[in-house]
Amino acid sequence: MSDDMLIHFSSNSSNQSDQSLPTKIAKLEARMVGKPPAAQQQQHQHQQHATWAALSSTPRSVAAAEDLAQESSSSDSDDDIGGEFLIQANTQKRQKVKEDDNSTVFDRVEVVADGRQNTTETLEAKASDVNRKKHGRGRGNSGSGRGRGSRANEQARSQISSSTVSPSNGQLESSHHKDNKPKEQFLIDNCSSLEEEVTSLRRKVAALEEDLRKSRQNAVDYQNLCHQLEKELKDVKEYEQQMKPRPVWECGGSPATKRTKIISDLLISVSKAERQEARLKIRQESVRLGNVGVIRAGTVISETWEDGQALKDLNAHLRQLLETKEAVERQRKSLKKRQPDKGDGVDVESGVQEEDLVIQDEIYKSRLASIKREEEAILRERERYELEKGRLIREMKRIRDEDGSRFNNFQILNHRYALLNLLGKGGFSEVYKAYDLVEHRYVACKLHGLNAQWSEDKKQSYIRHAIREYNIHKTLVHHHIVRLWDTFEIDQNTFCTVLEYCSGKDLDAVLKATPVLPEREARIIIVQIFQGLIYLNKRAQKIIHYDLKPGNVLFDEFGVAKVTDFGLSKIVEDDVGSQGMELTSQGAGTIVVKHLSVCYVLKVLHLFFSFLAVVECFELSKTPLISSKVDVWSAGILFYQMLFGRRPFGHDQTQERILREDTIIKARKVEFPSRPAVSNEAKDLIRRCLTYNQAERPDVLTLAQDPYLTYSKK
Ligand SMILES: Nc1ncnc2c1ncn2[C@@H]1O[C@H](COP(=O)(O)OP(=O)(O)OP(=O)(O)O)[C@@H](O)[C@H]1O
Repeated sequence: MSDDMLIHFSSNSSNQSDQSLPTKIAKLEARMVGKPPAAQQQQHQHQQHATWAALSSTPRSVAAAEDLAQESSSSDSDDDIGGEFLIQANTQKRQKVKEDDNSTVFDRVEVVADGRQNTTETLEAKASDVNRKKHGRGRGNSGSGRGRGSRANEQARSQISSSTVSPSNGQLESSHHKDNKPKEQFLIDNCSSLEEEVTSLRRKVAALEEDLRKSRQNAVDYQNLCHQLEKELKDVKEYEQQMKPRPVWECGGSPATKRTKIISDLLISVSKAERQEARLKIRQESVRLGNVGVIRAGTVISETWEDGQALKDLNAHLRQLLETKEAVERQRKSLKKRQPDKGDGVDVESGVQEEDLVIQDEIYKSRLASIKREEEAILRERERYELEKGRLIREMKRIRDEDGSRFNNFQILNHRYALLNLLGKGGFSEVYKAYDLVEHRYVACKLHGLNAQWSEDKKQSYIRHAIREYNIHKTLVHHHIVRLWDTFEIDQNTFCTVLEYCSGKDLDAVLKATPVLPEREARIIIVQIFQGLIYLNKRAQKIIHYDLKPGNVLFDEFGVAKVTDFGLSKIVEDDVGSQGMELTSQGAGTIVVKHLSVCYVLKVLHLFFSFLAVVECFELSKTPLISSKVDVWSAGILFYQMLFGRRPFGHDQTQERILREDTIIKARKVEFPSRPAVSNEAKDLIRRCLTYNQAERPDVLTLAQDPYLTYSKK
């Protein structure tokens, strides 16, 4: 017994010892039903395979070759153990090997079809491969398996090497193939069809490459989109996190955090009650004073103001008085016609005495006088109603703005500032009353929204402008200047500045409610404004406010006036001459405006026409030189308006008319109305502030010496 056989036995016995008995029984049964002996069967199969292999496709041919090798070795084994004990097991193995190897051979044949491989060699290698596998499986990893197994391999190899592979269709062709064509012709045909196939394959490869390129491009695009969406998601999450209510006490339950929660809840309840009350009041007042109605003209729908019942009643009363007045006057006229001749003192027709006529006339006169008084009282009342109406309209606007605000939900910003009710809305910002949960004080949170539709340039310009403002403002610590406590970003398009809260009205609201202030009150306000301006001009780095107007003077609960809004302010350069620096030399004012929206430009234009209507800024022929004298001019206009209820130049004029008529350029001399009576000292101060010639106009520190501003005892 050869080594091979020994190994074979041992492997079979080890692998199949458990199955040997049923297998034997199966074989005995087969013999009993008269099946040919296994050896004959195998030989018959062998012959069939060989014939078929020569005609069939390559995978099958190779499989047949492998079968051959397999069968050779199997039959060896069977013979050696004197029967067909391993037929079933070996058939299973063979099938497995076939399955494994068919695909590999198929691949190989495809490669050969590309004309890149030597088929015969490949198949030989395959055959030996198959053998190796068989040895590996059947006999462990023995590398020494030769003998009958090897002989079978060689038989298979010779079988395969006598075959050729048709390169055109990947089939093996037997050298015994009976073909009528001459061999060369056959090769040429095959060659041309192979070329065609190669061309078509190349086309396919090119198309696939194009597809691949597109897919890669798509992948890159999707990746970018993905990054962008991830970034947006991150922003939204951050925003949400920031908006999350009350994280301070969510982190822990210490008494301090519980206290904070209670405070915040109380504040929110109070604010909610205030909101309700404000809305209720508006509803009640609008019945009395009026409401916004909608009118439709064709397709155009617009809002209009409709007076309330109180105003309607007043107007009706006025009309009625007018009618009565006209009737009385008519009576008086007819009475005059009935004046008796001077001679006898008796009206001939009616016999009325002259004295009666005089008395009658006196009655009419007296009636007319009382109508006039009544009329004046109604007019005063109507004026009061108009002011109330103005206040109502502002409050309606505030409530509408509050309802439309995205910050109206009592959010806590920066884990610290509990937003309460909206105080007002400016051109670019919303100001909320808020409570600082760390410092435990009320603050005003000014929320600056950048228009999401703005270009990046515009946003950057606005942010630069704002940062400049806050860098200036945060260094200012003075009783008459609103403190800036904090600034932080809320999201990409919004940031917040936290300001000292001023619970009183701003001067603009005060003047709307009471257009003329008593001189004493006006004086103390202008003195406080000057205190703030003096502070700005005594610092190492002097500042021009550049935007002094009633809306930028706030009052705290004790009536202390404070200057705010440093959005247009300018830092005075060190080397500036006595006449000031060029208006274009810093980013503020008109220069900043260049970068901002049209809305902002209009705002600044409005400013020029009202408070900053400084002559030097209107001198278009040369670059204006500005200094603290600009603020002096604005303060003069403010003081004038407080005392006389109107502005000295261009009051009630449209901006267009102010420009057209050169109102500001002609503003050489300030005129004072006769009423209300105002002290000469006050008028002098105004004259000094509104000195047309910039060189002659005193600056802030010079004006600060004016006795009217000092309250010093003489
Ligand atoms: N520190 C503050 N305390 C209390 N109320 C404030 C404070 N700052 C601003 N306000 C109020 O908030 C409202 C809006 O102020 P904001 O400064 O945004 O608007 P504005 O000055 O009218 O507009 P703009 O800045 O566009 O000129 C105003 O009614 C103002 O009185």
